[in-house]
Amino acid sequence: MSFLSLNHIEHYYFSKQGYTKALEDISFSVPEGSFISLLGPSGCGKTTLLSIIAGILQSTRGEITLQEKPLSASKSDIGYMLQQDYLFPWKTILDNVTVGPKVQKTETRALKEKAIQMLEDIGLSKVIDSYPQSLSGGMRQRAALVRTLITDPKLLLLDEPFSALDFQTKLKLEDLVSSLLKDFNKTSVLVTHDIGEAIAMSDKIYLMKANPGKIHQVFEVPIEIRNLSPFQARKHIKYQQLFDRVWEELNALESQTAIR
Ligand SMILES: Nc1ncnc2c1ncn2[C@@H]1O[C@H](COP(=O)(O)OP(=O)(O)OP(=O)(O)O)[C@@H](O)[C@H]1O
Repeated sequence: MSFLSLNHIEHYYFSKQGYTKALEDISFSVPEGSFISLLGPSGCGKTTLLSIIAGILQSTRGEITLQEKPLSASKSDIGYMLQQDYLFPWKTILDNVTVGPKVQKTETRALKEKAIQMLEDIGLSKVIDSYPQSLSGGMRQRAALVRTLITDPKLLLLDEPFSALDFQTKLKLEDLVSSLLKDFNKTSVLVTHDIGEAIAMSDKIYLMKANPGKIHQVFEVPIEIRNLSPFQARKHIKYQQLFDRVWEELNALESQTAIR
């Protein structure tokens, strides 16, 4: 059974000046518990596609199913991790991570205890009652991750969640996120500009091309890399080989985009 399924997704943006065909005939399936990345040159439609999967944008054509049901029936099963953490500055870290259940009036004592446990597990025990502005960028993103996972979403959408962090923090967070998602058997879709990150974290990479946005090539990440943490994966010879292949393809696509 396919967990997430995209069937012939097509999307147009209309304006007074005319229209842009942003996506053309995108179809793929994501098995439960797997991690895929969308990679591609600027303007190839990564954000548009992620917004459609998130249910924020309605595609012009095609359909998406989550566990065989139309996506519209499953919006609450989707969690997000974005480049900006969107933590509320006036709320403590604990209140920030439980804000979703609180708003939905589903917060229980057990859920609060789970939040505290998760914050402790992720190394934030000392800042549970602190406010976001006293935390580093990496700590804030860890809190944002707990906020995302606390509601136990079936599908996680990650939109460049590490791109605003310094390189060392980014590597540490990649490891942490990857191990947590594996532990919880989450299904995830990552949008990234970073080839290394895509290889180190994914089972499969969908390389997109622009004008109109479509899937250009699919790269399977070798099993030897998938069994390693992202940090360890980066040292593997197969990582370097795949990096070179993806780099060449992406470079070719970017020069095509630049010529237009
Ligand atoms: N609101 C909009 N109205 C009109 N055209 C849009 C809109 N949003 C995106 N587009 C166009 O749709 C195409 C895909 O854009 P999208 O932002 O999805 O690409 P992207 O791959 O996420 O780009 P980037 O990597 O630069 O963020 C581009 O040609 C873009 O100009």
